[in-house]
Amino acid sequence: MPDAFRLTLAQLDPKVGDVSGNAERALAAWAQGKAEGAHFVALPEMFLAGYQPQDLVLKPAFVAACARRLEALAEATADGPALGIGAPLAGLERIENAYFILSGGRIHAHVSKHHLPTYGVFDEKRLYRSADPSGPVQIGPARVGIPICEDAWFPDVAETAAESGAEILFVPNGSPWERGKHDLRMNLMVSRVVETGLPLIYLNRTGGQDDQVFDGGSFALNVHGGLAAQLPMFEEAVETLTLETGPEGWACAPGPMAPVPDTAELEYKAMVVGTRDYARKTGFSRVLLGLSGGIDSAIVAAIAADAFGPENVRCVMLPSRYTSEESLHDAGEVARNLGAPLMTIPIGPGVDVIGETLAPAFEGREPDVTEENVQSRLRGLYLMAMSNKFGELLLTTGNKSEVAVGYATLYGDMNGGWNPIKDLYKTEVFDACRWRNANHRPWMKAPAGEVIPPRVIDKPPSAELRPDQRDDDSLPPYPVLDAILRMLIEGDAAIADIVAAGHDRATAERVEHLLYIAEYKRHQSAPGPKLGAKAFWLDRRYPIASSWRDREDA
Ligand SMILES: Nc1ncnc2c1ncn2[C@@H]1O[C@H](COP(=O)(O)OP(=O)(O)OC[C@H]2O[C@@H]([n+]3cccc(C(=O)O)c3)[C@H](O)[C@@H]2O)[C@@H](O)[C@H]1O
Ligand SMILES: Nc1ncnc2c1ncn2[C@@H]1O[C@H](COP(=O)(O)OP(=O)(O)OP(=O)(O)O)[C@@H](O)[C@H]1O
Ligand SMILES: NC(=O)CC[C@H](N)C(=O)O
Repeated sequence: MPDAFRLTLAQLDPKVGDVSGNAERALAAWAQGKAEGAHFVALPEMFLAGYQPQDLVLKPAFVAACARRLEALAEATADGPALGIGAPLAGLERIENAYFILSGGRIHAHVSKHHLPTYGVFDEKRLYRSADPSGPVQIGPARVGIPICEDAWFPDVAETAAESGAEILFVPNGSPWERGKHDLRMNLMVSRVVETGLPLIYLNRTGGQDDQVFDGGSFALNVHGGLAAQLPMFEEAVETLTLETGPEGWACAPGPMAPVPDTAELEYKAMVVGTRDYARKTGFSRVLLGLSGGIDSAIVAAIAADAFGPENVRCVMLPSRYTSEESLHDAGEVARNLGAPLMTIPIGPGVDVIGETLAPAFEGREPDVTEENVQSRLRGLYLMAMSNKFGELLLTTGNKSEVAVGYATLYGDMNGGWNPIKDLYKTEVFDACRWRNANHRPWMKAPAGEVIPPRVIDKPPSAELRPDQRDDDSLPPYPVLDAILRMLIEGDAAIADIVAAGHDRATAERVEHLLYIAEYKRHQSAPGPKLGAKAFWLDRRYPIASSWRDREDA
């Protein structure tokens, strides 16, 4: 009879700061693992604190609360499998990002992270001390090497564990999703397996935390890189895997094989999960938005209806004298298709009163963008009044192209607590609408079918703040704008590179200017889910007052 090592993977969603709640979730997973005969029940990186805790771990009271809970968890799990859980470890001078193995009523062992990610959304060198790579920990019948997340992105920590006798690699993670991330992780983990000749179990958390959306997607790899188990993407799961000894050491028996959807589906799900969890974790179960009949508010309404159920999404049409019949009709159709309630609040009377009130002050001045912005601001005011009165979270609807160039009114349509499409370029908004119209999944709470009418997708985008206004009066056509923005933002390209790619120099320089000048707006903008490698906020940190422009004479 070969030896067996039973490992329960708790792919769960912790809440940052909810130390007692996270401990309860860990205990419930441990009880399930115990009932399933596990030797080891494992939770992800920093699960007890919630990930990322950011500067919370610099508060001694928070770290002490984690330590107390850890002791209590050790006592509560004395009689059964070992429990693995990530938590901060108070050191002599600096804390460590640690992973604890609780067994027999005490802290049996811990390992601390060596490679501290300090790029993109991560800032771990600012928070933690880097520990030396550790040897394996004996857990039940197996010696387990434990590289923590970033530690498994380089060969050295896994190599140290293997050289000092590890038989299995177990990698607890707090790895946020972005496009292409699943393949990237899989390739890196296969490299660790090939280098060490050991099987590897990868465990990641799920759920949204501010701008970051964690996809879970945990998996098991056998030696030679064969996939033995795949847990679902963006869903919680608690699964017990069995490893058995054989001629090549431990091997994971075939486990669950959840499908890994394509990028279009993962992207839409990240927006739904990020929106749902941001609201839930900040105390909202209902949301509202201004529904204009345009494409941006339509996709936001669909995401919200899929996240909260259409009955919990208040859509508000706020027509002005420039609002077309078509927009009124299209807004109605979107709300009807989704099954969401729609109300109408005309802004005309308020705009007139504001105009009359400001008339003496503005005497001798021609109407300009000021009057356009008053309309957007009045909508923002009415929507925030609704949010206050009904306790509904206001969703703001600016796509990444608009957020990039500041094509939105401060304290107007920028009002709102969360922006589901903040990291989706306008050209990607079209794709997301078409994808949602053609696809439906059980996790979507709104109806299937063509919820966004083709006319909403096909008409030329307009802010309708003056007669016959079109976005491309003020901005380059979106395919051109997005191509230049992608080169500037995701590609960090020089103007010369953009020109070499075939774009007009003056247009490239103007877009670059708009991007830099809009930094002040982004600093006052709502958060939204990160979908790509360079989401605005933590991935890209630029000065507000800055004169840099990429010119030949700079
Ligand atoms: N560096 C800085 N730091 C802090 N504050 C700064 C600032 N520079 C200007 N400001 C302030 O910001 C003000 C200008 O910003 P803001 O009032 O927003 O106005 P502004 O950016 O001039 O105009 C808004 C633009 O967005 C367009 N828009 C509006 C609404 C919806 C849509 C859409 O299609 O979705 C498009 C609209 O057509 C117009 O082109 C200044 O008057 C000043 O008060
Ligand atoms: N008539 C309106 N009724 C309700 N909300 C509106 C109205 N006009 C604008 N808004 C709100 O302000 C946001 C900015 O809309 P605007 O029409 O100015 O530009 P947009 O970026 O093209 O958005 P959309 O594609 O949703 O129209 C809208 O997404 C919507 O939330
Ligand atoms: N928690 C971490 O160490 C995260 C960094 C890691 N490279 C990831 O994104 O997967």
